[in-house]
Amino acid sequence: MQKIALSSPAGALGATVCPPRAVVVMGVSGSGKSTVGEMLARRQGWAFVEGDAFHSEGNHAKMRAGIPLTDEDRESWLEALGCELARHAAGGVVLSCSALKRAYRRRLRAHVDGLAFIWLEVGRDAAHRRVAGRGDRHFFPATLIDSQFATLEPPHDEAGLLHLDSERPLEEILEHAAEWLRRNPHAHP
Ligand SMILES: Nc1ncnc2c1ncn2[C@@H]1O[C@H](COP(=O)(O)OP(=O)(O)OP(=O)(O)O)[C@@H](O)[C@H]1O
Ligand SMILES: O=C(O)[C@H](O)[C@@H](O)[C@H](O)[C@H](O)CO
Repeated sequence: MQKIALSSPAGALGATVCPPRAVVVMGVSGSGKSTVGEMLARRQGWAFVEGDAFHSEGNHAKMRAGIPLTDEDRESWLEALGCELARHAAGGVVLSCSALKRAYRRRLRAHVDGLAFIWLEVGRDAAHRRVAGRGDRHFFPATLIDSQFATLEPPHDEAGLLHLDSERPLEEILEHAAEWLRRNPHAHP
């Protein structure tokens, strides 16, 4: 596993802490990960990695059929995403990834020190409305929304986290995210 450090340890040799250059936009389906992630990457001039593009054909088929993924289904997917983060981190990268469980986030963090997470929290009704509104344009069915909420372990007390209300206007979300990345308020390991 390739692991790279993004930040200098605070205080070491009097070095200043660099802003994180790798961030995961996380949340349940319909929270706006892809939309916000892509726009944020463009704004930062960073690479954008669409997590859904790394699901196996088997995972896609399961979701399309309305069957929730298991921990096992997500294992190699998360590993591939961790490698993508590490590959792009030097130049800056935004990844859109549900990252629903604490263990999944730990797995991604293992690839990049100081990895930041932006959690887009969305209400169940809004998630349903948004996903149903995408219709056949997207493989993920609205019937899976409840399982996404059942699986989500909210990252409240985790390091390097920005928690945003996904039902605010996109421009406001982007503004907050960019400002947070600039200030780097969280403690790096
Ligand atoms: N802040 C927002 N305000 C209004 N609509 C939004 C907002 N964020 C996202 N949307 C809309 O919600 C829908 C779902 O967004 P998006 O596909 O980015 O979510 P997602 O979390 O990536 O979902 P999935 O994981 O299922 O791919 C899209 O139609 C998008 O335009
Ligand atoms: O962990 C998961 O269950 C999956 O990543 C889902 O979140 C979907 O891929 C996504 O929501 C559809 O775009």
